[in-house]
Amino acid sequence: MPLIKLQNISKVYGKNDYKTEALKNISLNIDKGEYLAIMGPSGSGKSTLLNIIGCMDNQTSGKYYLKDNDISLMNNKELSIIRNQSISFIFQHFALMKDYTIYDNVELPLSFRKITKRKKKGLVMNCLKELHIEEQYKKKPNQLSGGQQQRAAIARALCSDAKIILADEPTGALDQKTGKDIMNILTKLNNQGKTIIIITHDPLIASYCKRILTIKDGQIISDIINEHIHQ
Ligand SMILES: Nc1ncnc2c1ncn2[C@@H]1O[C@H](COP(=O)(O)OP(=O)(O)OP(=O)(O)O)[C@@H](O)[C@H]1O
Repeated sequence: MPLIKLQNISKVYGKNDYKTEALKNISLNIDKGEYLAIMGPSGSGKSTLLNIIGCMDNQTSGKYYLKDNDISLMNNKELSIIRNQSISFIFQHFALMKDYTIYDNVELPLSFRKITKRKKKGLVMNCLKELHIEEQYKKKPNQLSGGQQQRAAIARALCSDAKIILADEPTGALDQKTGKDIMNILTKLNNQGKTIIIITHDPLIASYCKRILTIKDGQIISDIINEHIHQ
């Protein structure tokens, strides 16, 4: 069974005259360890698809299985447990808590874990070191560059130990060089076994991924293995 299995997923927003069919009968399998780009024009349904995969939104019809679990049969508590354990999001604008230090932001996913403060500190500092931002740990997000803020967001994802990383335009707010740095980090995490799914408009960003899915008008129009992976 694949890690992520979507079967005939449709998503309709609104009603009657205001109805938008954002996803139409999408079927898709994603295995553990995949590195997938989702491309497609604006409004084609990319974020809707990612939000369903991330259990942040429900499909209107169809079945979604995450690690063999039928998501539609889960209650809110079960859903939040599986989401917190399995999935980490990275966003274009980083989504760091602006009044928290970088250290506190990265520690957030550990809030509900029953581990000692000392062990938490070790984990957080290791994640910050891995992303080369340990010296920034006392600062607030707005004291960091965009690239450093995205590194902090990735450190937070690492700290959660989620096996699936979902990234919605993770380099969209960064210059090209910093965007490449971020992609090299994501590639390294994929090589370490994380399953990574990235929404991007940018073919250069998609070129880092091993598989490229293109959607248009809520439907998959191509699903290819990338023969020219960016090294
Ligand atoms: N909450 C919502 N209510 C109503 N319609 C929505 C909602 N969210 C998305 N849509 C519509 O669903 C369609 C797909 O939107 P979605 O955000 O998934 O596209 P996208 O490919 O991610 O676009 P972009 O690249 O511009 O971010 C669009 O027509 C959009 O207007």
